[in-house]
Amino acid sequence: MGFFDKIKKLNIFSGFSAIDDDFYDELEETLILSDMGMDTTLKAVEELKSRVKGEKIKDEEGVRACLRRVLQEMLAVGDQGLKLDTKPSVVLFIGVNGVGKTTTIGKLGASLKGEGKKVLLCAGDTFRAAAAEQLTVWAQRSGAEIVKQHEGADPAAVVFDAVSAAKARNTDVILVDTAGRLHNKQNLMNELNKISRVIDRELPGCARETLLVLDATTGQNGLIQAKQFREAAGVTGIVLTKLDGTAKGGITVAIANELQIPVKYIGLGEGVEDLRPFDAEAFTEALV
Ligand SMILES: Nc1nc2c(ncn2[C@@H]2O[C@H](COP(=O)(O)OP(=O)(O)OP(=O)(O)O)[C@@H](O)[C@H]2O)c(=O)[nH]1
Repeated sequence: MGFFDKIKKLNIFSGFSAIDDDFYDELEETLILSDMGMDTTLKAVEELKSRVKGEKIKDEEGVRACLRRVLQEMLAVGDQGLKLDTKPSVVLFIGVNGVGKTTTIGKLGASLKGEGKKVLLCAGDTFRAAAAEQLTVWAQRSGAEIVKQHEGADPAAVVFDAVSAAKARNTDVILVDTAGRLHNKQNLMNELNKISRVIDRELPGCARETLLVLDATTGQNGLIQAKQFREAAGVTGIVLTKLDGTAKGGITVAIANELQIPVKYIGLGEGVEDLRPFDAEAFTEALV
């Protein structure tokens, strides 16, 4: 069953009989169960109540449409597309172990290749030898090029190599895998700052995104992680992976509302086709 079918099964309006306190209580409970989190749920339900009253909405369809609008507005916190308008442009990926960074880079690389772009993968996660190997497999699969060094190399040095290669080869987009770990916030900041300095120096004014990859199945823990990352790195967008493994799509709204960072992509499986640009309208249609 696909993610959208799963969240439809949440059946948010199953207990609907009238617009009364019981209805709002049940709605609150369902939204919290969908991983929307307490703060975001209360905010959404308060807003819904006030609009239902103000707009004199009386029927179920009207309430549904109103809730969809409320959630869509909460999801609209910035540019949902990727800014890749310089040649080359750079996308950095950060996130804790196992959330799906490498897989996401592979999928996005393949999709950009499909748009006719020249893509270079940069194996900046030098902490784990297997990370570069895994990225090499994705490069072969997607037809992207790859720049890597030995295990333990300085990630900023790998980025320098990747930028030089991109300039020489007329590359459109560099996708940088990073170790991006949070063992220690200072280490992460130092690593990312060093990478940023290389990019600033070698590619002044280039379009740059920093995407934080989060595993949707970790729910509210993912949100806590995200807050720490947001403090350590200038995150421009979220990729929410493994949504195929959960019906708890409410986490998407919690992330947008609490972090004020747009969800740009969602991961719906392990295959190369399973990365989708996040579509707030389709999402709220399915949820409500
Ligand atoms: N079901 C599902 N699995 C996914 C998705 N994205 C990634 N995975 C799987 O999650 C696992 C971890 O993915 P990786 O890409 O290796 O994660 P990573 O963040 O690069 O991990 P490290 O290299 O250890 O930092 C792999 O088995 C992936 O196939 C997704 O959207 N859905």
